[in-house]
Amino acid sequence: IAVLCFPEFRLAVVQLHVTSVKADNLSRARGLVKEAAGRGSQLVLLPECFNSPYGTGFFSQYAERIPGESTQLLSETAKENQVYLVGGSIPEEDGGKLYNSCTVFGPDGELILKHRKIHLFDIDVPGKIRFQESETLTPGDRLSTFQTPFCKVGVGICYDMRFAELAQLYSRSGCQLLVYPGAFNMTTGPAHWELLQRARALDNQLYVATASPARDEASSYVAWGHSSVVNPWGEVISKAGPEEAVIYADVDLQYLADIRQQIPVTAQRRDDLYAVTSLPGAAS
Ligand SMILES: O=C(O)CCC(=O)C(=O)O
Repeated sequence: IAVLCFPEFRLAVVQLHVTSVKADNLSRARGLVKEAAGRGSQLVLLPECFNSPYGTGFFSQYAERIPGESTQLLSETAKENQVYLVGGSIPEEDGGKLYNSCTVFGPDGELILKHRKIHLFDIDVPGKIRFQESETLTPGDRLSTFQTPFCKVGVGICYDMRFAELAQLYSRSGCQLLVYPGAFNMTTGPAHWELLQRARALDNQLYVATASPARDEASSYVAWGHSSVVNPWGEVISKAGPEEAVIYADVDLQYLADIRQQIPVTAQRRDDLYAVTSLPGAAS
């Protein structure tokens, strides 16, 4: 029996310019995914809150059930272009509660995963930024991974990236790529956005990809932009500026295996001294 092996595949990140017009966000997302697929991408990533402006005042107005208008479009777009589509996130309404939810569709258009952001973005940096997602959102309670013919992928949304344990659990479950749709801001963006991605990639010796909305100085929440892909050596191999763009990276799983062999921290971990474990009910 021939064993199919895909040591390399192309990833695209769509840094969409998100506006207050949902239909416009959806149609431009569709067009940019098509562009990415046309350039050979097999997995495409959209930003956090790609169908709605980001802000607690917008979530209920733009929220949808899943399935709904936006996820129907994602399903069709994945199928039309024969790609794995990580649909950024949308405000989801379910049972009277709101979630920040990422859906993933396969090349056949089937929904293969829904990740509800598990760490809500509640911070207060005096004089800079106060944001309380928990004023309107409910956190998810499950870890989220999915399989592709290329590799296993772990999913987090934005603030989820600050939690090293989540990335470590994904890595230990066999993920070789972590994707984080995110919308950092003009305070934490320059300080932490790239550092966190490189940290998660280096800690776990895997690829990390992030997708931000493009920066819009006129919006109430100004996203940092700079969607990126980082390799298992901790290097940024692809990075957008602040404006709308599609960026590309070739994920090389042989390179990942080489790094893990050269610096074998995984095998050197002292499991007899410490452990990071998920608890019953948390697994995807
Ligand atoms: O962690 C941060 O600094 C930003 C997080 C964020 O914007 C989010 O979770 O949506």
